[in-house]
This record gives sequence, structure tokens and C-alpha cells, in this order.
Amino acid sequence: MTSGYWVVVPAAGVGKRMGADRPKQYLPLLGRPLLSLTLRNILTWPGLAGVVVAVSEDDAYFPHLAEAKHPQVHRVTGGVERADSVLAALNFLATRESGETPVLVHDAARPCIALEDIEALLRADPVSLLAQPASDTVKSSRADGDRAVVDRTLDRNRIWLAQTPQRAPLGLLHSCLRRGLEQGAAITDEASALELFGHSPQLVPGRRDNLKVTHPSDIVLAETILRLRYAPTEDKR
Ligand SMILES: Nc1ccn([C@@H]2O[C@H](COP(=O)(O)OP(=O)(O)OP(=O)(O)O)[C@@H](O)[C@H]2O)c(=O)n1
Ligand SMILES: C[C@](O)(CO)[C@H](O)COP(=O)(O)O
Repeated sequence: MTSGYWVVVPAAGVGKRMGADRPKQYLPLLGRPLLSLTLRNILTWPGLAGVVVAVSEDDAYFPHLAEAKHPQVHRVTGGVERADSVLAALNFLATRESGETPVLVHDAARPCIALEDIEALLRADPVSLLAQPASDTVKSSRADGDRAVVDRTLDRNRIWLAQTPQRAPLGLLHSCLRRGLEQGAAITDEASALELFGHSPQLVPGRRDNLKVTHPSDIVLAETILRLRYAPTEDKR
């Protein structure tokens, strides 16, 4: 058993919306594979016990990443949906860590996560997630033939966009995710699994630049954020 927290990185997606010639986590950003940048970032977080990366069974790219050989990085085989990949990683952790061990789940596709957001999450409730408060006017929609039309305007003060990392004790998250999937529930993030069983994770305001690289235009955005983040001070103006 180790002290500190573990990070689970779901990285077994196909990147359908990116439409590239390979899964998006292996596309180059600033000349490095996206997953490599995300792992390098995570490996700098203070108090880190280890990282479990869930990749697809036939993933031939992962072994070529320098971070794949890092002693704190462990590989497991992911599943069909993101939640299945996270569960595979939690199954691995449950064999070696206590149920109280804090776990942070962080998308491979979010390489721009900033250390200040990790520090805020680690200061927050043991069951919590980074999220971005809505800053635009928010509409719900309904179908009108083949068009979407406005149904109504929602109260934006209650709308948050979920990000990662999302944090919970290993035992609680493992149990909620396993039971939620057994029930056939739609689980798109860890908080949704916890909500199913009556938990109310704390929303921790996160930086807007913790974007999830999803569409082709996100690549240049992420590269710009990373370039400014790591550039010498005089280049930040
Ligand atoms: N079966 C899956 C599906 C997704 N993910 C991971 O979950 C994260 C968030 O998912 P998303 O951004 O939706 O990635 P993809 O599923 O790859 O994208 P798309 O929906 O466009 O196919 C990504 O790091 C992705 O690799 C995963 O580990 N296992
Ligand atoms: C978990 C997540 O990053 C929260 O925004 C997101 O839901 C994962 O991406 P997906 O497109 O829903 O798979």
C-alpha cells in the first residue's frame, strides 16, 4: 500500500470526432504525442503515488511512449466505453490499495490541466470534480422536424460543465461505477456514477483552458495554450 493519491487515465478511445488516421491521444502536439504530454504533466503533480493508464487491447502506440517505461506508470486494458476503461483501472488498483486511497480520474485528452487546478482539487472535498461555471446564456432544445429549436433558457447560475480530474476514494468510486454499469446506467463521468447512489460531489471551479481535445480545431488551441504555459516569461505577453 502506498501513501498519496493515484491518477487513472482513460486513454482507450478511438477519437471518432477527431477523424484522424490514429486515436487522437497519439496525435502530435508540439511534436509530442498528446498522451505523452498528459502523462508528463501528471508525473509532476506533488503527492502522486502512481498512474494507471487504460489503453485499448490492440494499442501498438503506447509502448513507444517514453512515459510507458516510467516506474510510476501502469498499463491496463480499457473497455468499450470510457466508464469501462475507468473500471478496468479501478479493478487493478483495488487489488493493491485500500478503499480510502484518493483517486483522481483524468482524461488523456486534457493535456492542458494546470497545477493550480490540481492543488484546488486536492484542497476540496474528498468527493469532488473540476468544472467550469457556464458563462454564456444556456438554452435547452427540442426537435422541430430535422432542426433543433430553442425550448427554453436555463438558469446559467446552476449550470456547470464537467471537466477532469474528478476525485473520490477508491472504494466508493469502484463500488458506484461497478454497480452503475451493472444497472446499465449512462455514465459519462465519475460524478454521474456517484450521483446514481445519492452522492453530491463538490464542484471546484476550474480554468477554462483545461479543454478536452475532441475536434480537429482543438489541436491548435491546445498547442497555443501549452506553448504559452511553458514559454519563457518574455514570450507570454
Ligand atoms: N472506450 C473508451 C472511450 C474513451 N476513453 C477515453 O476517455 C477520454 C474522454 O473521451 P473522449 O474525449 O470522448 O474520447 P474518444 O471516445 O476517443 O472520442 P470520440 O467520442 O470522439 O470517439 C479520452 O481520453 C478517451 O481516450 C477510454 O478510455 N475508453
Ligand atoms: C468526463 C468528461 O471529460 C467530462 O466533461 C467527458 O464527459 C468525457 O468525454 P465524453 O465525450 O463524454 O466521452
